Amino acid sequence: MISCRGLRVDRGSTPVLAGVDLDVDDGEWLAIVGPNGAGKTTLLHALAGLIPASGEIRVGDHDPGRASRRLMSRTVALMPQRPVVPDGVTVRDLITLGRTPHLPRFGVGSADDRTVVDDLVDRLGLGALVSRPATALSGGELQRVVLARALAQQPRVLLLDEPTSALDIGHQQQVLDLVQSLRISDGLTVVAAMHDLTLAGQYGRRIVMLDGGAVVADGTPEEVLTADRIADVYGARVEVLDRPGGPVVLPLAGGRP
Ligand SMILES: Nc1ncnc2c1ncn2[C@@H]1O[C@H](COP(=O)(O)OP(=O)(O)OP(=O)(O)O)[C@@H](O)[C@H]1O
Repeated sequence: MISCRGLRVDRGSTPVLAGVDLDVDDGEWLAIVGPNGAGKTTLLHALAGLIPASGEIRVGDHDPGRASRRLMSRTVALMPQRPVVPDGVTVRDLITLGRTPHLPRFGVGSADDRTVVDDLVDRLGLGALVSRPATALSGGELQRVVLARALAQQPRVLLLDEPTSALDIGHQQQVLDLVQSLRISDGLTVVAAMHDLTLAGQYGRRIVMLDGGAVVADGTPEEVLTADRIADVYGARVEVLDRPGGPVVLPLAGGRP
């Protein structure tokens, strides 16, 4: 579903992604991890065709740098790390914006479009919020609304940029379980940048670790999430516990004086 060879993104004279090779199968959940500034958001934006990138990039049947915005929006949906919310729109309006790539040009939404939105409102427990101004939501409420907007696009590929950073532990599981169920039922391909390494390994059965714009590890959670690698790449002290659902990464506090 996704194939990149030598994907490179420069910001000024600095390479932010320096030749990334990546393949993601149809229906796979790939977790992207790596320290701040490693290039995770840049990679997702390049896959969505939002920024210029060089190298060979295919997403679905398209080159994100050349395909039309409308075509890319029917193939790929991005849940951004920092959503921009226009003034004066309700939660329902914001989610409905996700239907735009499916509407006829200059057309209005059909009953089917409303059904898609209603279903997502229901599945994400957003019923009490639909009439609220989207600018008046808490960070976690907005994160769920923005996921609903991305899912309303009914994409083949869902790119998630820190999808649970503002969510409490219950909503983290609700949101990730919903995405998992859509992956299994509809064959959705998921690429999720995540800082929580335990969640990354529980949902992504494959993890790519970036550092300094390059892939430094690619494999199963058990292969990638070792205490030594996390110490090397993140400079973090952790203990990794082997558990049936995937490795659990526990941060260890430094010694007390
Ligand atoms: N528009 C820009 N101009 C210059 N540098 C940029 C720009 N956007 C990103 N960068 C730099 O590119 C590098 C990678 O940024 P990116 O946002 O992809 O990292 P990330 O892995 O998603 O980080 P984080 O975990 O902090 O969200 C960073 O050093 C960042 O400062």
